[in-house]
Amino acid sequence: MRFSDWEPHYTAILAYFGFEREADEVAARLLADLADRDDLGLLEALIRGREVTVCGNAPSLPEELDRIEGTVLAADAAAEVLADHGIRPDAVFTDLDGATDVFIDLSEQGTVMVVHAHGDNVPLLRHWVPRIPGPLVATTQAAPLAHVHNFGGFTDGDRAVFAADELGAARVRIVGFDLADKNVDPLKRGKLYWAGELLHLIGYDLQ
Ligand SMILES: Nc1ncnc2c1ncn2[C@@H]1O[C@H](COP(=O)(O)OP(=O)(O)OP(=O)(O)O)[C@@H](O)[C@H]1O
Ligand SMILES: Nc1nc2c(c(=O)[nH]1)N=C(CO)CN2
Repeated sequence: MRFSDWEPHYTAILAYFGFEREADEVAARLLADLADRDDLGLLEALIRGREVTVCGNAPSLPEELDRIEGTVLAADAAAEVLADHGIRPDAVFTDLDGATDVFIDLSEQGTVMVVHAHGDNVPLLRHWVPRIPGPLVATTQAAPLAHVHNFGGFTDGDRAVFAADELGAARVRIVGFDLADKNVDPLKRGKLYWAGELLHLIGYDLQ
């Protein structure tokens, strides 16, 4: 998605949550400095023309593992659920708030870390990005920079779907998403609401 098409949705999200655009921009510039490589070509090779499954981290994920096929994109802590069940995701889309040393293990095995900068994860970027040993792709929700991409999308899960679309997946299957989950705090409920809106925008209706 072109940034000019994404920007109205981004502006609405900023207003809804009271997030600061300038803080997102500062985080994106920091990530540009911290990330000394851009493995977008590798991510695209995993996705273009392929069946892709995006795994969200809803409580239902463990019961849906048999629906996974093709290239596996994990949203944040869903990566750990997959790893616990012997599935190594091909890429992890993460703003790092679910990061653990499991991410480092996966990275050592070749999983692409698609790390997202925003105004509320600067300490996490500083902590984790220098420790990631393997392939790395940097993303922002603000205006893209030379090696900091914006495929559109907001939460880790819907951003993975936007990226799969943008990078030419033949088909995208979505598992481990429960956007009506009541067992989440109000902030998370708002994020899941936006995930649903944005997925609808690009043709995925989950309920
Ligand atoms: N019921 C759900 N609970 C949590 N995540 C869900 C759910 N349904 C779908 N998801 C997707 O799974 C992703 C990863 O979930 P995780 O619990 O790791 O959230 P998170 O790191 O807090 O995510 P985010 O920071 O994007 O809100 C979410 O970003 C969301 O897109
Ligand atoms: N500024 C800001 N941006 C975000 C945030 C957040 O908490 N703050 N959370 C996201 C997905 O959870 C995505 N983007």
